[in-house]
Amino acid sequence: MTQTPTDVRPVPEIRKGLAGVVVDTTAISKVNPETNSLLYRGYPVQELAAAASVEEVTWLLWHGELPTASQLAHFSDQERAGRAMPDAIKIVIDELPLNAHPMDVLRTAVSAYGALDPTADDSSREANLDKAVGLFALTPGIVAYDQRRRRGEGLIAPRADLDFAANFLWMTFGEVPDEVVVDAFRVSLILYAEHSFNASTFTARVISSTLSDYYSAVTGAIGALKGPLHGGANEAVLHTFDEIGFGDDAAARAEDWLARALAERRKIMGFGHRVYKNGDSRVPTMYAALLRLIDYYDRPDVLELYQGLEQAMTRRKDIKPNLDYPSGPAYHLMGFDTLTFTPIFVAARIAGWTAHVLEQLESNALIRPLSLYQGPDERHLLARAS
Ligand SMILES: CC(=O)SCCNC(=O)CCNC(=O)[C@H](O)C(C)(C)COP(=O)(O)OP(=O)(O)OC[C@H]1O[C@@H](n2cnc3c(N)ncnc32)[C@H](O)[C@@H]1OP(=O)(O)O
Ligand SMILES: O=C([O-])CC(=O)C(=O)O
Repeated sequence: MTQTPTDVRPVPEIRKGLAGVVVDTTAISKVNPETNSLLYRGYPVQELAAAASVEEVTWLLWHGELPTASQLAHFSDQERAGRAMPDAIKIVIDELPLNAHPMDVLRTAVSAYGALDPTADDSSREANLDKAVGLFALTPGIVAYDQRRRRGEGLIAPRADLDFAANFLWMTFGEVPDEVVVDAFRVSLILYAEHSFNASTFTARVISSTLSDYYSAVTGAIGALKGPLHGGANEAVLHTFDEIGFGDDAAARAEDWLARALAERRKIMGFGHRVYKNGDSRVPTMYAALLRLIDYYDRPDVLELYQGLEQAMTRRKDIKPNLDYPSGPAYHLMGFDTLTFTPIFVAARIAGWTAHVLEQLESNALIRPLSLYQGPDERHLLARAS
């Protein structure tokens, strides 16, 4: 057989999963695995988690600077005005079965909300920011209502006297918990808000790169976040804890459970990370918040299980926890259903997704990589006939 010029071309290097591939620049966040640090627009995330509100961090991610007092007041007014659930969205949610996964409900509600927006296809920066404020304001209500309806409870109206984090809890539980709980929740939302070119953010950027609309980008990102290798891991951590079981001797049972799970070649949810190989920069801050919750709810058994599995994982695989590991039990202690954990992640990550959609559109290039064909050689239908 004669060799065509293509046969002698060097085989291109393939990086499965785009691991280690730098595809673009960003000014939104810097994930630094060498120093185990994470900066949002230059600010260490730990400093923001200690002193900023979710609204301030969201503004920072979208605009590049922290808001002035009047910018924050204006943004908060807009956000508080957009919290109530439109009737049309409630009707869509009510049509969905109670056993639909909350991520599917949220994805459907966001898509429906986009279809109801007559300006959906206006992708100017101003229009996209307006849409982002609307979705950021509405999402907690969708997440809260979906959990409530599964519990046989009704929709709760938002409270304009509460900030984003406290109102989220109010709309979910019909009461505002003590400050220690609200604060742990606020910390988790800030830590979840942004993480550079992770799979869901990259999905949003791919969709935006075709000049599709903002809601399509967020709807696609929700789909990407659902998977247990990404955001779905916070839910999966609680499934693991339930399999092991809370209560006495949790550490010993965690050790046995891990030995079996690894023998079955299972991935242990809440451990490992594509970028951080020596620990997730956000875990110490979320772990500290979890410790405060464990103390507040008087649940030392949760700590024993948490530490038992982490220590066993260190001994056997030397793989460190990611943010989903402390967040899962934190949301469990707060009283959220396990299935609600990943939708909470969505409510926080809308901040980051939006910032990336805006950045992508500022200097857009269609995202379209190549592949190396390995299917059959060229063949022809005529060969079948003869
Ligand atoms: C907020 C977030 O989205 S953070 C991520 C949340 N996801 C999870 O917690 C799911 C569990 N973790 C994982 O599946 C992985 O660590 C990922 C997907 C996060 C990262 O994966 P990658 O960067 O592709 O790492 P990769 O899969 O190559 O792992 C390297 C080795 O460590 C092992 N490993 C990595 N994470 C885990 C884990 N959680 N449990 C068991 N083994 C693991 C892999 O099996 C692989 O071993 P091998 O070389 O013997 O095959
Ligand atoms: O960065 C990633 O690959 C996953 C992610 O979104 C995060 O850790 O917050």
